[in-house]
Amino acid sequence: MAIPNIRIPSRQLFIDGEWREPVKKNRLPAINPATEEIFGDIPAATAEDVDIAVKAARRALGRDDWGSTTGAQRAKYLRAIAAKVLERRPELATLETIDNGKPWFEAASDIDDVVACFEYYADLAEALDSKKKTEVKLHLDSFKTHVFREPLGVVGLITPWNYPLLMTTWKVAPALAAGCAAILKPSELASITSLELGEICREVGLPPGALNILTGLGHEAGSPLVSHPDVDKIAFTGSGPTGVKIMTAAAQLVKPVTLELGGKSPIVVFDDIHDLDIAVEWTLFGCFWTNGQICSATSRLILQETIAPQFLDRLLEWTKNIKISDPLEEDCKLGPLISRGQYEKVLKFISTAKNEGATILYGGDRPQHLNKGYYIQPTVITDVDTSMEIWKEEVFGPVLCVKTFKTEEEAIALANDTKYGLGAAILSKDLERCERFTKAFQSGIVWINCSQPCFWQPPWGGKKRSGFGRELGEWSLENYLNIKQVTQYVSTDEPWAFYKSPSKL
Ligand SMILES: NC(=O)c1ccc[n+]([C@@H]2O[C@H](COP(=O)([O-])OP(=O)(O)OC[C@H]3O[C@@H](n4cnc5c(N)ncnc54)[C@H](O)[C@@H]3O)[C@@H](O)[C@H]2O)c1
Ligand SMILES: C[N+](C)(C)CCCC=O
Ligand code: NA
Repeated sequence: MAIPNIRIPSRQLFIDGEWREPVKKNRLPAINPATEEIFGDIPAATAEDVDIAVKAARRALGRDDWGSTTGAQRAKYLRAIAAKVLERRPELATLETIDNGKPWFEAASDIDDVVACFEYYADLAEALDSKKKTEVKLHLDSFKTHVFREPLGVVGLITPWNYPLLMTTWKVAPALAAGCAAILKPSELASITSLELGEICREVGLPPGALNILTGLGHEAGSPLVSHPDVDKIAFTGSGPTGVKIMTAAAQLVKPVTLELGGKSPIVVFDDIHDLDIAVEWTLFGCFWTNGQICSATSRLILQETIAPQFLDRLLEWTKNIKISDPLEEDCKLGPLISRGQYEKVLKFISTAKNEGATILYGGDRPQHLNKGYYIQPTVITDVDTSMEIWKEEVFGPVLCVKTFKTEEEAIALANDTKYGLGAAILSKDLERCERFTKAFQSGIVWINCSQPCFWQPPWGGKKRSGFGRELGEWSLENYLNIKQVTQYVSTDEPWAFYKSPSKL
């Protein structure tokens, strides 16, 4: 498919079903990381806009056109959104590539996931109608108890830049399916496609206030959303330090949060892999896909000593073969990092690893053929010690560090030697061993003989410092529902007889 030439839309904040200029009229530049050029701008919301949006969301919940909808009615909106996203697929993929730097074909595949996700939550919204009220059997006949699953209320959704529209969808689709009214705050580094979702909602006639989209900086737009007293919940995906700030601020109001944070996930490779090339490719994909900016990247390769030399030789051959180019080029496999800040941060991780005694086996610098853009070569680091920063900290760039092991016990200990717990992968022909590792991995996701494939039906999320709560599947719907217990006394002609009845004169 030819990559389309497109017009860059200029939008305002999406509040109460319409485009509104921010109260303070500020805008932020949108930067293309492949060229370092400003290609557009986005509105910068502040606390004043947050307050207007929260009021619009609360009104939506009180109005019949949103607050009294059935799941089946909401499903129609979700399917209409999916259809419009699909209609605009090539254009949205191009916008995402220009804004984020990921290869165009990855962006297009993310848009396919966005469509599938809206459709999937449309199905779950419909199914919710029959599960809205369920009876809980009691041991007494004099009472009847029902459990109602109702929308949680006004929810704040704060998302990162690495999968801009997809991370937005992972939150918006279930929140709307559940019947909540939402305020989305996408990352200031890649907000363009999330703003287009506003236009799509307007076109499909989503009731005003059901979804509001506030772009802007974290401390100016995100922070007031978290501490707003009329926001019932915050669902956050982003870095650990921001997660801590959000949890701390939300705690002041006893506001529930779900946190999808970072990781330093292991990939354990045994010498009994099915095929050397297949195992090498999964190892590369696990770390270098999406320009290495994946929360679940399996960025610690834990390799059985017996195959280490031949595995690493082959891995380098494959790595040299990765095409690094402008992400709009059709066969690009590695584009630039998101920003100058991220580029400098990743180079610093590499130089610290070198200073701490590790070996840069491949890469470690910007590719020589690209003198503009935030590009870094795919990098492989060996002679790594478990005390080194490169072993312990999330890089969020195309950097793979390698450690070898002799025994299964040693491999498990190395895999779990991290404060994070998002993903973990094992490559081995021995399925009983894979089973043992599945149990032993301290993570929310396990991949066997692969790394990274993600579908919308199973749950997604981590443990330890990778956060808590689950997105995707039915689990995500639960994030946006209030469980209400309703207990009725049915033996109304029988006194309760707890107090002594006063005599009737
Ligand atoms: N676990 C997952 O599913 C998952 C998915 C994607 C990204 N991530 C993680 O996200 C990180 C990269 O994303 P990022 O750089 O956009 O993260 P970030 O924490 O810098 O920003 C995430 C979002 O939080 C907002 N924000 C920043 N400060 C805030 C504050 N004080 N209050 C409220 N909101 C605030 C930002 O504007 C942005 O919208 C990585 O650590 C990565 O692992 C995790
Ligand atoms: C599963 N995906 C598509 C890699 C998205 C993961 C979100 C974290 O970066
Ligand atoms: Na950008």
